[in-house]
Parts: sequence; C-alpha cells; structure tokens
Amino acid sequence: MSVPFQKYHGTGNDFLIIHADEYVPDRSALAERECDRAEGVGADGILFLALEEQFSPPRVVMTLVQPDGSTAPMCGNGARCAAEWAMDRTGTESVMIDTQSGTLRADRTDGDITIEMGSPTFDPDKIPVDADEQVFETAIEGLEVTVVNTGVPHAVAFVDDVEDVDLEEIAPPVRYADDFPRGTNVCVASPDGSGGFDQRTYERGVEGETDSCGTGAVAIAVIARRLGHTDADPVAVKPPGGDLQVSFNERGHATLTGPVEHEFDGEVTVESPAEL
Ligand SMILES: N[C@@H](CCC[C@H](N)C(=O)O)C(=O)O
Repeated sequence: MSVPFQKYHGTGNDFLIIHADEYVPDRSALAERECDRAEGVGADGILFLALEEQFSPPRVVMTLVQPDGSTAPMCGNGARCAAEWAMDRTGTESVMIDTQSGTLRADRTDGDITIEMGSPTFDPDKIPVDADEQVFETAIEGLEVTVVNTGVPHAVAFVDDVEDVDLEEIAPPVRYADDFPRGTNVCVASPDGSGGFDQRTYERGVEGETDSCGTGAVAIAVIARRLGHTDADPVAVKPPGGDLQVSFNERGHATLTGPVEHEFDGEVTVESPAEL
C-alpha cells in the first residue's frame, strides 16, 4: 500500500511531509529508504505532522525522522516547512508548532516564514557536552569550536572562508567526539563583510552536508554576537541553499526567517497490515 506525501524545502533543506494520521508502521525504515537520494525520493528527512485545526492559531505536532532513522528534537527549516504546510491547509498566516524542544509560533510575512527558536543555551548539561563550563573557542578534534544548543547541539567554528573548508574531512571527528554524548551538528561560518555570515553545516542524522540548517544559522548568529563578531540585528546567514535572517527579541529569544517552497507531491510505499 502507499501513503501520500508533499515535498517542501526551506532554503534547500528538503523534507517529505506525511500526515501523522497515515498508516506508517515503521517510520525509521521509511525515512532510511525514501531519504536516500539514489534509491528513494531523496530528502534530508521526513516530517510527520499532526494538524489540530480546532485551535486558534492552528497547532501542528511535528516529528522529524532523519535519513539514518533517528528522530531529532528540533529542526528550524523543518519547522518553517511544517508551518507553510499547515498554513496552506488552514488558510491562516500563523500556526503553533509543537516540537520535542518546545512549542514555537510561526508567522507568514511577505511570503517568508518566521519561526520562534526559543532561547539558545550554552549550559554544558543542556547541550549536552561533557565539560565543566561553557565551551567557547575550544579545540575539539583539532577544530576550534564554540558549542551551543539551539534546539539541537551545534559546534561552530569561524573560519576565513567556508569555501576553503573540506567539511566532509573535518566535521565527522567533531560530530562523533566523545565530548558529545548524543553527537553534534558541526557548522563553519565566515564573515560576509557586512555583518552577516556564510554558513556550511554537517548534520547529525543526515551524516553529511546539507544545503541549509536553520538551528545552525541561529547557532552561528548567537555565537557571533557573543564573541563580538557582529552586532547586526537581524544577522544575515547564508547557507548554500538561500538566505536566512536571525533576529533576537528583548528576552534573548531568537527568530529565524526565510523562504519555503512546495516542490511536488507523490506517494511512497509502506507495508500493508497483512504483510506485518
Ligand atoms: N536541518 C535542521 C536540523 C535537523 C536536526 C539535526 N540534524 C540534528 O540531528 O540535530 C535545521 O534546519 O535546524
């Protein structure tokens, strides 16, 4: 049997979206198969979304299953795609997204989706990173990184030019370092000359570089401000797949803004109950 999906991307970070009501007995197996860009549809993850239209604004319960079958507690671009998907179905311009790392409000303004990203934390226990104090500009596996949790963990290194970095070479040792009991995403960032940053990210769960990472963009912006690399607000962050803006409100909460595209729809095969 098959279930319908919709394919969305946020600045190149792409997802199959499947309604949580659909019968999918093994979500991890489906993600491992269909996220594969050679053998499946190809994506950075599957978003399983439950839509609760009785609330105002409507609510969406979001679960991201990644290409390696793991689930991630938060995904900035995934949440922006989930918001657009829900807005398309409900005719609203605002929704609430329930994630494992908190409930976030999303709004559509001038065609872009802005999502609240909560309060980034440098607390080692909450990242988690095996350290007695906050990790700023510290060598881990030969890379000087600052470590933050923006819904998921990120180790961020500032470099002269992200294009000169061999990310597939330098990121995996940090991603799997013993310092990170649950692993980490790894970002490199370089100044763009006008207060913003170019971004590249190696993602946990994808186990490779993605065209964009929203929690990574927020990590770069919040660390850049803390280290005095910029005082811009919003901070422009440019991953390979498009342009993102990170802002901060008076409570230190970050917001992430950028475009979302609905690419196409299709169907994927799942086991029927009789086959189980
Ligand atoms: N691409 C996402 C982050 C998804 C989660 C990450 N791979 C992890 O396992 O921590 C984003 O846009 O934030």
